[in-house]
Amino acid sequence: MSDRPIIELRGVSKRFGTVQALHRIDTEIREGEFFSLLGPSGCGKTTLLRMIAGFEHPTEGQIVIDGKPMADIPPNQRPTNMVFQSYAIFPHLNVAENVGYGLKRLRLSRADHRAAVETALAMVDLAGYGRRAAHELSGGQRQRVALARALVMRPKVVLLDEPLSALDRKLREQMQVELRQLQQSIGITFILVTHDQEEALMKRR
Ligand SMILES: Nc1ncnc2c1ncn2[C@@H]1O[C@H](COP(=O)(O)OP(=O)(O)OP(=O)(O)O)[C@@H](O)[C@H]1O
Repeated sequence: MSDRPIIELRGVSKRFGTVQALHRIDTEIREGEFFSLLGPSGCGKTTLLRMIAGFEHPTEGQIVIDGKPMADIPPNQRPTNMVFQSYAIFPHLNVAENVGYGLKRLRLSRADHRAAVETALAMVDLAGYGRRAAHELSGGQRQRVALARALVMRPKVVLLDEPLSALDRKLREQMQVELRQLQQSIGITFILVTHDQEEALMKRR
């Protein structure tokens, strides 16, 4: 982990009508950090994550990503990528098609596209699974496909909104460790939203 901030929140507030979802948040998230947003339901975790993703805009304050104000970064150049709460993988596509889905808009050559998908699958320990149908995967494998789909875009920051909530307890505990190990080996900043204290505090192994 470096000392360089990759995300800076400067006095960030968000109001939805009369609801003050967030009030003057100031924090820095460093490059390579595993940053957990922990808190009870309704405290504004998802709202903050969605603002870092650029899906929502602060009512007040500023978000700086990799030294640039968010407002100055065109949406298709944001160095963030989100892994959604549900698996959000397409059951009618195979693993490689799922992982390569977002890449299509970059119009890479066939060889580059294939190589990028293979690299992302290898990062999540699913090398060789490209031709598997998505519905043939276990819960943990689906979760890793969802992560590979974010990683294939080579983001500087991966945003995870309760990524493990759909898994049963045993698998969730196993994936908590796996996620941490993956983040360590890949070295990209992860920002994770959770209401589970254990998940937020998961130890390095
Ligand atoms: N689009 C919206 N319009 C109006 N109010 C909203 C909107 N999105 C969120 N809120 C309100 O903002 C507050 C924070 O919501 P948010 O979803 O960020 O909480 P959370 O901490 O992620 O909760 P949970 O753990 O239940 O997902 C809540 O009071 C919520 O009702």
